[in-house]
Amino acid sequence: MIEVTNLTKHYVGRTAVDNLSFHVEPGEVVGFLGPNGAGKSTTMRILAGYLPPSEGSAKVNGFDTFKQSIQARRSLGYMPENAPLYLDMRVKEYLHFRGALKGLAGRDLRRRTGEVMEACSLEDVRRKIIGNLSKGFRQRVALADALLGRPPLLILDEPTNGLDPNQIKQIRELLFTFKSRQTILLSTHILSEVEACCDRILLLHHGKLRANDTPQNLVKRLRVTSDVHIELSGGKDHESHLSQITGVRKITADKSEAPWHRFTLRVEARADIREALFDLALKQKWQVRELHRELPSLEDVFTELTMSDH
Ligand SMILES: Nc1ncnc2c1ncn2[C@@H]1O[C@H](COP(=O)(O)OP(=O)(O)OP(=O)(O)O)[C@@H](O)[C@H]1O
Repeated sequence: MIEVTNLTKHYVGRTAVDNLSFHVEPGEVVGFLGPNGAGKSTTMRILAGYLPPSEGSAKVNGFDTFKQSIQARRSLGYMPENAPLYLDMRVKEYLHFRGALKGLAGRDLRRRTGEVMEACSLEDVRRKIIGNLSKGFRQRVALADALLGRPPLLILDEPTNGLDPNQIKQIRELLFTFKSRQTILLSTHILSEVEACCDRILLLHHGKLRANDTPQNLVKRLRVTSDVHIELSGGKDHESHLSQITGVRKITADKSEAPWHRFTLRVEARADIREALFDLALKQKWQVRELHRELPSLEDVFTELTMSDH
């Protein structure tokens, strides 16, 4: 559905996308991640036909987004960052107007406008002026616009940007209803959104692809350490006993209420020391009221892959 090959985009004095190659298969929901300025919006704009590449190519549904721009654009619905809308138009009027621009007409245009308003829960506000809507509703109007032409591919650039937690949840639930029906490329800074919705992650840094895998595999492959928390009472010299366990790199004493002691043990990535900890507690006659391991999260993956400058 998307084929990006050696794509490069130079702006004056800056390379925003640097020799980028990736594929998105039909039906996949792919999260496009990266720190600010990584080149996500630039790549999405090239895919949506808004910008020409400097080098390389991008194809959507088999059509080159620059050389066969009209056919490529018919295959996708694009929701740009901070979705620009005509604020003095009413919701239904706007969608009608946009549908006509996308080549819909007559009964089909009316039916499709109704369908996208229903899909995006806009029926109650269909007569409202867009400029008077909350940001969450405006994002839904932009999403409805992207859906109008029944495109097989949706390209969504930070669809939940600037929304409050309830609105984010609503948009996420909406996207979830599109899953399995639609191919989606979604850029976002909200990692829980990616974990909830995406089959695969493309992680961009300085315009280059840093990772291309499922969220689960990325977390598994991560080289960072994990933390084990234990809260215990009784005995003494806890830290020196704990440091004897194989795989423990660092011990931190956390705040706790007497007579309890709380420690965080940083351990090597693949080591699971929980059984050894349990055995130690039995041997030392410690009472234990908490013991749990905290695995690396997608946030740790993001940090590890994007903190360096290379
Ligand atoms: N029209 C432009 N002219 C010059 N430089 C630009 C232009 N658009 C983007 N850039 C620069 O290109 C780089 C990539 O920007 P881009 O907007 O693609 O990143 P992004 O990953 O989408 O970031 P964000 O998460 O902040 O939206 C940035 O350094 C940005 O300043």
